[in-house]
Amino acid sequence: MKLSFTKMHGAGNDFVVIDATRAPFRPTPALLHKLTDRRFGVGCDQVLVIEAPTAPDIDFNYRIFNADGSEVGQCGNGSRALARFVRERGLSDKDSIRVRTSTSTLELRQLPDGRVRVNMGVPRLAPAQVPFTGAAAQAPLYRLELDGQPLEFGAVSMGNPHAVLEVPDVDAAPVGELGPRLQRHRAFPEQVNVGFLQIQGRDHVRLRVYERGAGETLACGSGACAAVVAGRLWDRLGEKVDVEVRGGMLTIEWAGEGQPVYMTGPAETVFTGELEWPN
Ligand SMILES: N[C@H](CCC[C@H](N)C(=O)O)C(=O)O
Repeated sequence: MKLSFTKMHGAGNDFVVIDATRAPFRPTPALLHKLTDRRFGVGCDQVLVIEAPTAPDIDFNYRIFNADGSEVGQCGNGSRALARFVRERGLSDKDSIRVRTSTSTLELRQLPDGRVRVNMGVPRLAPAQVPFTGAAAQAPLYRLELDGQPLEFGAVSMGNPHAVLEVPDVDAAPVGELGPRLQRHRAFPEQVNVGFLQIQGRDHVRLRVYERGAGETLACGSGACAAVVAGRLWDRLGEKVDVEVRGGMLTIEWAGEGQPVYMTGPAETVFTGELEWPN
């Protein structure tokens, strides 16, 4: 069979996008590997599958698969790419659409300057919602021992789990060493995305994220949201924060507990392609 796909990215976090609005797409582990592997396949951080809505107040459903094939319920950068995709393919002419994943309902708005603004929903802060089962020292700053090393971090769910560690310099942060070890720590029963946050002011931070199921990416939209939520809970950040990531800049807004987080940033189509794949 011929499988059409679109290669996209949001601030360097890259995606293979499949239009399954007219015919179901059931990705097997082998096909997901072909789509995500950067040597033996197309290559991406996540595969996004756009589906027809399953509820009257929803425009599209969408499924998210990490590079390791795991299916998850949130992808901030991917949501912006989805908004661009449906517009470019004429699947919707609305400026604002509502989409549903397995864990979240999101509102995506096309802005006149070409960026996309996403209502990422209300962050979930209780440890059980992250989920995080470690000894919660004093929320919103948690502690655990990792190979004898005491770690302090914030823990936030944006519909997917995030741990946020403050570091003095993201460029020198032990992302490759500490990221995978914390990602798989037993205190995170669903594993965790690990953010390394450098606070430069109340309205500007730098962030690197070691993502669950993908490793370090050039940007993590839900990770940027989680980092600003954690920073605000530590009373270190204002309501509107520019988050500098390796692939570009995201703007995150959060008015405080019980309020939704808004993320604004770019989305680009790189190319479309076709893949021959046995039925
Ligand atoms: N690795 C994440 C999914 C992708 C999130 C990220 N690409 C974003 O933009 O939010 C997880 O396993 O929860």
